This record gives sequence, structure tokens and C-alpha cells, in this order.
Amino acid sequence: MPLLVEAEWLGLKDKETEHSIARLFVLPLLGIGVVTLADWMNFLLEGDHMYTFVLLLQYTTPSAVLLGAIASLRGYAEEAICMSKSGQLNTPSMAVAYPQFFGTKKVDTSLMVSSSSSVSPVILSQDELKKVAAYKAVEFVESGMVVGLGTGSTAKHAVDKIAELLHSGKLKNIVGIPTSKITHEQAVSLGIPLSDLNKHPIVDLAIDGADEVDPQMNLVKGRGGSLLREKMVEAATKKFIVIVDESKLVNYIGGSGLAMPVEIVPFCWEFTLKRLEMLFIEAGCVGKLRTAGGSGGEEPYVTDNGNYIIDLYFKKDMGDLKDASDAILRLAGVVEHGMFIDMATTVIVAGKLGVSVTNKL
Ligand SMILES: O=C[C@H](O)[C@H](O)[C@H](O)COP(=O)(O)O
Repeated sequence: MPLLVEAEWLGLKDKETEHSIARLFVLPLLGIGVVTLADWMNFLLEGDHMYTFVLLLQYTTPSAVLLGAIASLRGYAEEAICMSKSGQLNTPSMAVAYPQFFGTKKVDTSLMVSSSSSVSPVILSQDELKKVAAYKAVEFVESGMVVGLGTGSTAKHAVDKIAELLHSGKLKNIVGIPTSKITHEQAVSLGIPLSDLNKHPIVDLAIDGADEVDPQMNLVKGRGGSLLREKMVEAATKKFIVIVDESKLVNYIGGSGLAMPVEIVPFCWEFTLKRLEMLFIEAGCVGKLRTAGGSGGEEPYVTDNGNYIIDLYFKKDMGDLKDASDAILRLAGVVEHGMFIDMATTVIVAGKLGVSVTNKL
């Protein structure tokens, strides 16, 4: 019986609490009830107390309940969805389970069925979802490729996986182009051969996270401070795969209410901040200098390129994104902004109901 149903009986709202209560209390009580009823109706082997005991044990221990939930992974499916340039979604074309995340050799793939089956109640943490999206993206990496290595907590999983495949010999002759100093350090520590855009001006494939993804696959990036190098590398790539967990999906750019970063030169940054706010006065835009470090955390955050970041917060939709982009870039003092408009070719979203792969045609 689906766990969600029991949770609904209890009138619970929070999904993780629902699932925990359902797994740890409701299901065991139901199990006891079913076994007791079966015993009372003489459905069990008469006089075989050990058999009854084992049945009760199976249905009441949390680990057994958890194993049942893991088995229900068969409902965890992936949909490959094609999206047209106009942003219309077409019918899902394929469905498989999460082999790369749970997938270790222990997974019984015979349990995997299509996404049209039941919805799995198994809860993944946000970091696990990021890993699912990242591992899926790495399936697109082929030997001999020049690969843009993104920055952030999601992209980090992709870099780890690429290194693992290189060491196991499943991938060969990969050249990585890191999008930040921190990714450079990670890749060096993992032994991934690296280069740069000077030597490799054309990148085959880039994999990176994002802070927001809108329905047209436009992005906000740079809350981790790496937007400039990311944009340089990802503008030079043939295929740009964005990897996110579902919390990053927004109806419109700026729609999360969180920062849209703009990298600026430090010179007279307050002047640039005010000019940025003025551009979007109708959208209720407020700008803040990003700070980090210092004894009180009040020192300006300095990017890998020696610049500052102004984080813009919008109360309303900023309107046409290309117009907004042009207006920002026309301001002297602005180096780059974190809107990645029409750049992603594939978006991989890992959510609690599965992972979707959306390609821009
Ligand atoms: O500057 C940071 C990058 O744009 C990241 O890709 C972005 O902030 C997403 O990071 P995360 O995967 O940690 O959410």
C-alpha cells in the first residue's frame, strides 16, 4: 500500500515527516494487524510459531520497511523529454530507473520498470539529487573530448565521476577546462588532465550547475561567484549540459527571489550598484555588494578575476531577458552578469519522482 496514503490519513503536510512516520509506525502496525488477522483466520501454518514470528519480524522492523521502500525504487524513473525551441514539452520518449546513483552492482535491474508505474516514496537528500543529475550528465562524456568542468556543489559530483571513469579506464584522453580556481584545484587533486581556452578554443561538452532554470532553459548562475569563467567556457562549448535538483526550477528568471549576480570592477562599485538598480526600478530591483571574509565578514567578496559582485534581487519579472542583458552589459564598470540566456542545450533535473533530460532542439 503506498506510504503516501497512510500519511494522508494522518493529515500530515511535511513530506519527509510523512514518509518517516508511515515507514516507522504506520506500516509496522499494519503489518502486525495483517499477520495477526491471518493467524486468527488460520491462514498461517498451524502451530508453526517460528513462521508467525518471522512474518511479524519482517513486517515490523524498520530495516524491513526500509528494504521494502528500496525495492520500490522500480518506480524511480527517468524521462527523456524533448523540448522544442518554443519551450513546448513533447511526450516522454523513454524511461529507465536510476542505475547510476543507486546503481551499484547491488541493484537488481530486473526490478526496474517504466515511469508509468507507481510513484516511489523513497526520499533522496538534495545532495543525492545533485549527484543523480551529475552522474547522468557524465554519461554524455566520451573518450577524447575536451570537457568544460563546472563549479559548485552539483558540478563537483560530475568532476568526481569523470575522474573515477578516467582512473577505471572507461574514459580516456579527456582534457578538462575548469571554470574556476576551486574546480581547477579539485581536478588537479583528482588527476584530470587540464588545459584552457587558449589551447582549446572549442570545447566539446560542458557540465555545470545553475541557481535558477526557467521553462525556456535560461539560467541564473554565479551565486558561487564563478559566473565569468563559466560563461567564457560555456559560450565556447558545442553542448552545454546543465545539472540541477528540482529546487532550481523557476517560472521566470529572478523568480526565486534570490540573487542574480553581476560581476563588476571594484572601482567606484557603489556608483555601479546604483546604476544597476536604476535599470530595473520598475521590477523593484535592490542591489547588494557581496561580502565575505574579514573579521566581521564585511570585506567585499573578490572573484577569481579580482572583481566584485553585486547581487540583484527582483520583486517582479525583469521583462525581456535579452534587453535586460544588453542594458546591464552597456554599463561601464560591469564585467558580466549571471544570466545565461539561450546557452543550455540540455537540462538534467533530478527530482523526487525521477530524473528528466530535456534537450533544446
Ligand atoms: O558560481 C557558481 C556557479 O554558477 C554554480 O554553478 C551555481 O551557483 C550552482 O551551484 P550549486 O550547484 O552549488 O547549487
